[in-house]
Amino acid sequence: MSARSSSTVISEDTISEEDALKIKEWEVERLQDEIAASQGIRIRRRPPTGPPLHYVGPFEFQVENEGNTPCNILEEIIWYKDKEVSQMKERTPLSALKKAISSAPPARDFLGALRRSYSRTGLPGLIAEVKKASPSRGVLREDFNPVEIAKAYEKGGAACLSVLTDEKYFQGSFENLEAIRNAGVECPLLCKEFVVDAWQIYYARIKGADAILLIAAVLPDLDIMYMTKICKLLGLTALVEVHDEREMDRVLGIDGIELIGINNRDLGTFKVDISNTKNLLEGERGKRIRQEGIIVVGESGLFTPADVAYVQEAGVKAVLVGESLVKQKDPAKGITELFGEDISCKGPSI
Ligand SMILES: O=P(O)(O)OC[C@@H](O)[C@@H](O)c1c[nH]c2ccccc12
Repeated sequence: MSARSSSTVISEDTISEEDALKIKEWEVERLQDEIAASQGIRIRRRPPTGPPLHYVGPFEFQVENEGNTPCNILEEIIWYKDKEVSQMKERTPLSALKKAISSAPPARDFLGALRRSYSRTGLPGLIAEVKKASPSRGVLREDFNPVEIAKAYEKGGAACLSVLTDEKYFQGSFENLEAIRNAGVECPLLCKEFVVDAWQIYYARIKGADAILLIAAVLPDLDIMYMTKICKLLGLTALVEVHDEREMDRVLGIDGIELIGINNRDLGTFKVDISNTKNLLEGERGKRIRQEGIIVVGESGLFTPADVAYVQEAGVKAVLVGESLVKQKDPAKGITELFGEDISCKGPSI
């Protein structure tokens, strides 16, 4: 904390318009943080800047470095993403994206593909993830060819694919998403991003996404509502990800949610526990999900047919799998091993 005394006494009329705007912005940010905190969200969207200099009157106190260190890896990722997106928005404003959207390839039916796969195989529809690295596991595959991996997944019977687009922490890219889309892969594609701004949804659509991830640990209810509406408008499926009871209850309180992912990994601590899927689907919550026809995806930490059977038993109709498949020399065979049977269209159907 630093304190500097100012020789001038700040009165209303010495505050410039620019300062007044900064003060307003700061107040709005604080209000947003308060709303998020009231919903149990611990992740702050950006590092706290402290009050603008002139806010505090004759003695200028500015908080430095207080709370300016991210509380965990998810918060670190979100703060970086916030800066990254601001820069991208400066280069390509939303108005330009809106114009480009009419020439984007039409969106494919992500939910339909999951449902069809489930009824064809009797097993959870597979969303296979094109994932080179992660902050918790490091590089998963050195010889990483996203298009080859995507084609192998499709051949092995994946219903949909998930493509990580975050560069800094997951070594993914939007080029990968575009390349997979342009290589003739027919599975609908999930853009696996850390969405903090609706701008990213338009951008993902232009790059060929059919679905996008929205993380409840990051986004307050109003943002989820607003962003799922934008997704519908653009023909994208929103996969809304939760990790605990509180997030699940918040998301179940929002109208129009069709697809919920239960992440078995805590994005703050990296701890993985597949019984999380079971716990969140028990009792009233599970009943409500069934009544409303919401499809649930079991996400992360699935390695064996027993893991898949366990989350299916808990009530999921889809699974999202990265590590255990991407590490296989032949990811198509990896799918057969993961399910304990050949789920490709050529395989024995039940
Ligand atoms: O590699 P795994 O353990 O099979 O997990 C895949 C996927 O669930 C995981 O990558 C994931 C789930 N939610 C996320 C949010 C952001 C980044 C990554 C993720």
